[in-house]
Amino acid sequence: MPSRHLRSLSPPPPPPPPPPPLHHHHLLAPLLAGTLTLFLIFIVILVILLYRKITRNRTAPITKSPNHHHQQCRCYSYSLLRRATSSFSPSNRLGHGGFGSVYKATLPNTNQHLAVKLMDQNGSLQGEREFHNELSVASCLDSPNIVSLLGYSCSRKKKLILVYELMENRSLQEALFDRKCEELMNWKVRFDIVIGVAKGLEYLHHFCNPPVIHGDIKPSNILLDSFFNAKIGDFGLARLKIEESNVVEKKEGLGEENGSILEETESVVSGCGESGIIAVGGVERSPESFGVRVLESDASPEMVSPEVGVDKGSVSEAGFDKMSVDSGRDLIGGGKKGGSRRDWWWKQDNGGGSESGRVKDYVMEWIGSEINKERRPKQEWNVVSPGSSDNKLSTESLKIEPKKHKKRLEWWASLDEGRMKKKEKNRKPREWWKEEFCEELTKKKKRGLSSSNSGDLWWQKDDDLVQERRKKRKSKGSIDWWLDGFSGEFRNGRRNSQDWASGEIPKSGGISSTPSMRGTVCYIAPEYGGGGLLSEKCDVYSFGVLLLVVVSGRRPLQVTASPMSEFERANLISWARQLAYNGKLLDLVDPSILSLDKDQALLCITIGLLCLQRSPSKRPTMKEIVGMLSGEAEPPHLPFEFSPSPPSNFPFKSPRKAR
Ligand SMILES: Nc1ncnc2c1ncn2[C@@H]1O[C@H](COP(=O)(O)OP(=O)(O)OP(=O)(O)O)[C@@H](O)[C@H]1O
Repeated sequence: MPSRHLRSLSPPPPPPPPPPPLHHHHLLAPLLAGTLTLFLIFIVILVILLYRKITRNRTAPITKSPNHHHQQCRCYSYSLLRRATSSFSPSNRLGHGGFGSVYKATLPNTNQHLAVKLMDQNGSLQGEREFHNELSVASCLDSPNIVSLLGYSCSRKKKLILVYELMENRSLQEALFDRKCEELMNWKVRFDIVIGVAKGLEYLHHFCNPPVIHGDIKPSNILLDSFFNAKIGDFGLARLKIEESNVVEKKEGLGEENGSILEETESVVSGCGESGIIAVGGVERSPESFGVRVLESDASPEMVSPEVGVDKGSVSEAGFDKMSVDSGRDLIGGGKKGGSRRDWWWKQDNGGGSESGRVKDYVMEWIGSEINKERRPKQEWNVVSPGSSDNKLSTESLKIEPKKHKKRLEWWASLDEGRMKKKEKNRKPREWWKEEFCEELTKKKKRGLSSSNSGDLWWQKDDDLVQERRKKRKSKGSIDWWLDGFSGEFRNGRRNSQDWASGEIPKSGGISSTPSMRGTVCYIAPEYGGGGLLSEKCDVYSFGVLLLVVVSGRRPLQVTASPMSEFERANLISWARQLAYNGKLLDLVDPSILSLDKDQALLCITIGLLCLQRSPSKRPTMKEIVGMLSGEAEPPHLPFEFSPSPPSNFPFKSPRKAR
């Protein structure tokens, strides 16, 4: 009761304070903004994840070949490479090729030395194409006889860069002809180089799956390390070989014996997008999808190029096999896009117009420039001044009327003295060559001087096949005749800026009036020169030329000093064939070589001639060549067409016995 009383007396509890008035309109805006931001972040993350998933799926290999040990191919940032080469300073420049310069780079943190190839970007697709091709093929190769491609950079500014292991002694071309390295005067070093190149090609042809055809074997693509070990580099023109049954039909249709029932196919088609994405068959692909494994886990942040969008720590792997299978189907198997790309390549190989006309123009120009170049040094051309004994000698050996010869020599001398008339100054090399040289030789040929000069003027008869061909084409101009003298070696190529300067034979690439051509003049196999099928036997042919070059220490076409007295040796291949007819193969050997092993030298020349046979099927495989060079297989016999008369085998011993 009391408690009830007390309760009734106590004042009623105060009503709870009214909630503060809600200003909804103030909170709504930040709330909405927050939700929207969160939603946008969520969408962005989702898009990134989806993109990465798609990219990964796209680059996943269909099959993994156990034969391929994919090496690490890194994506370097442009700024790192710029720093490592001191802003691509000329003092770090190792050399210059048809598509750009190569620089020595030293990585700031590790002091690791690299060779960095900065591709020229003159708006030409060719350089870009070589970049992608090299990236897709070379990144999957792993052999002690192949230059390692360590990485690349493909920035927004479209600077395309390839990063290689540094080869301290640079190219065989430079070491042999420019720097004339003392080490190369030792026969053993030269023989080891030959074996190294042979093993590199054996690896490409027989141990790669699918096989790789290099397509441009020549001394400037053979690089030498600090111990003069040879490695094959520059896979810009390389092709993967894919088996295709329809190619057999095509080959039969052509009626051409090519030594292979397989057709190669280029692995990549060009087009590098803004973000380093490459367009293939209408689908954009990142550089790392071209058979490149981008392994960034141990890369420093600056090594990762932000432009290519590769996440640190992620590994994206693309199969060499997938790439080749994909490209093979695309290119060969029809489909609209594939078909058009195939056409594109076909056009690239065959050119649109008259091939022979353009090659002829080009060859004329090149020969003319070579001779122009050679006649500049005063000491050489003044030696053959009118009335001198040398002049007499040249006149006699060539049976040129002294009056005419004198006229020409005076003209040459006037050029040397800087008294070139305006008309002659403006005369193009081609015109010079045609007027002063080719026509003269053609006249000589017509007069049939070969009988009286059988030993000296061998170039008027060359070999029987050439003779046959000549008979078939009676109405040819002088350059045609001269080209025949080159037995098909001079059918394909383009000018390379460096080659022009160095006297090296021009190759596909660089400044060119014949943009569709591939390979290097004099090194390219005759069956491929006209836009035919590329097979391993094309590499074998080029290896044959390289063998003769290494043994003789001469360029395949060397127009030096007086072109008249040297002319019979100017074409190395024809000269080697001629020496074989006469049973004097050892005359080909470089006289400056020390400690010559004659048996090995004869072996090399004989293998070289085997490789240079016109029929690709008659040429040995690289496996057989390695066997012969290493002494594991029986030494070869000289091909019948080069046998001396009466035929006899050269008396070199088997390397097996020699050792
Ligand atoms: N990995 C390397 N290490 C050292 N020097 C190199 C390396 N790669 C290339 N070089 C040098 O750079 C020069 C140019 O090389 P590059 O491959 O660009 O052109 P090339 O093969 O001479 O000509 P092209 O590309 O037209 O065939 C070579 O001759 C060589 O001296």
